[in-house]
Amino acid sequence: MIDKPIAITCGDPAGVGPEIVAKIFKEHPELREKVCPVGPASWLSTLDYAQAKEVGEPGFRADPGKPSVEGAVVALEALDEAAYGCRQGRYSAVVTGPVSKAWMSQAGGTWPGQTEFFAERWYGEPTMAFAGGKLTVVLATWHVPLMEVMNHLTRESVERAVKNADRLARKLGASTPRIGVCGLNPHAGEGGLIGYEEQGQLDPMLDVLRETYPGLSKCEPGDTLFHRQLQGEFDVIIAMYHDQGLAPLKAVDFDRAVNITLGLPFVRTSPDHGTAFGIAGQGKADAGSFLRAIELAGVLM
Ligand SMILES: N[C@H](C(=O)O)[C@H](O)COP(=O)(O)O
Repeated sequence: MIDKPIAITCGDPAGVGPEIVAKIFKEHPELREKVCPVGPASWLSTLDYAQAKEVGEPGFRADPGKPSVEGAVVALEALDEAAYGCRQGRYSAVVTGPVSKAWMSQAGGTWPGQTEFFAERWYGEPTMAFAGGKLTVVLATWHVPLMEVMNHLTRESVERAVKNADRLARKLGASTPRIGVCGLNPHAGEGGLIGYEEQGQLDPMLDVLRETYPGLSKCEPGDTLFHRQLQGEFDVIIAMYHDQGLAPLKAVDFDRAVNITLGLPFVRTSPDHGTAFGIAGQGKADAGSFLRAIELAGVLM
């Protein structure tokens, strides 16, 4: 029995999260002493887990594939319990089940994602990252409109991305992390022909950071950098914006990748898939990413 279990939130109770967790617990009884499921009583009773935390109205019962505001409220309460429980010292980390951002907003959630929720609850500046498959990717910006990306690529945010990329790569086994950085523009600006952000702002920042992180590249063309990681040239890639990093990641690692929130006082991981309401309750959902999210939370703590 470890001191503090990892909280596992149910996610949207009408999505695939609850059935995936049930499947994992059945197939991996060794997790029993390491994790604490957080969700509605009707779900917890099916898990037969001594260590569990009930949230929501006692009579709540989800209808798989049929999301509701009541279900989104339960998902929010599970997140609240997990975040608060970490701060109280009851949980060591959190693995979150998939939620619907649209339904969460109908239930009063104001965050673009769970990453921002935990940043608010744990008072920190997060970095979004993905690992667990063939690619390891850190995002310098994520839920911001493309037109505003450059405004968010400040000295502070770029340094935060580099620092967390270095930490992640070390936790995953690299002793001197080789960090590849995508340029913002096609061909990383092509020497100024296709944009000046690399020459004018980003490369000078990276030159300073390289004194602390010797394996840090300059801005490299984003269209080939992920291929170069697959060839073994880099331990981790920093993408400048959401789709630059997540399009290649989801092309090669869709069922394996784990979403990781770095830089906060506690580790939070999540499977990198959504609620999949269309197949919820049918036993079709793949449990690989969720299981890897639980395993990675243990590695990254
Ligand atoms: N940006 C992620 C993705 O596209 O996979 C995901 O939406 C993150 O959501 P959370 O902040 O809820 O982890």
